[in-house]
Amino acid sequence: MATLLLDDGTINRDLNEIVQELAALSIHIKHYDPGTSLLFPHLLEQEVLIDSEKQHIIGLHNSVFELIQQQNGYLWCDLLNLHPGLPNLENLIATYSRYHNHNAPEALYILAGEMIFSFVKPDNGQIHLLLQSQDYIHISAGVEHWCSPTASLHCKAIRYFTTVEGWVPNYTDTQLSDSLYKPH
Ligand SMILES: CSCCC(=O)C(=O)O
Ligand SMILES: [Fe+2]
Ligand code: NI
Repeated sequence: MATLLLDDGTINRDLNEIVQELAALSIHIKHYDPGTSLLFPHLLEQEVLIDSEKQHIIGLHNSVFELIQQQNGYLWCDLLNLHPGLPNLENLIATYSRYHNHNAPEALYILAGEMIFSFVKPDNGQIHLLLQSQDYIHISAGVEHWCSPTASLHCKAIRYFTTVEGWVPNYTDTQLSDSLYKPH
């Protein structure tokens, strides 16, 4: 389930309130429990996935999320599998951890593990969103964000793309807030 950390230290776990707060920033989240995780619990717990295992998981979700894909014009998708043993993990984290936006939407559905996204509010405050399994996020084109795995370094997610080249980052100069928790 999604958790939102505001820049005044407030933590919000009310999905409806989080949905509203994010909608104002053109970010859309939803929790989907299609029951698919029951079909491959062994793969969700497995650290390394080979291509055929990724395709198996993607295939199952393509039928479940067909409508979402049509409505959003997703052309293709892949399965991101971040885990502590991933050879280029440090480089990936470095590319995710700078504020950027994209010319097209960024959408993903978390299958297992966690991911933190941060966004900039109109008043320049920053908010931090923890996404967990079965959370779906759609970040509209042009919306500044950065993201990070949590300390578990585990995240399995289906990424949806509306362009052939995928999510090309346009790095912005916004600095990450110096602390994720600022006492009142
Ligand atoms: C690892 S999920 C998304 C990371 C990101 O914002 C990006 O690759 O553009
Ligand atoms: Fe991005
Ligand atoms: Ni299976």
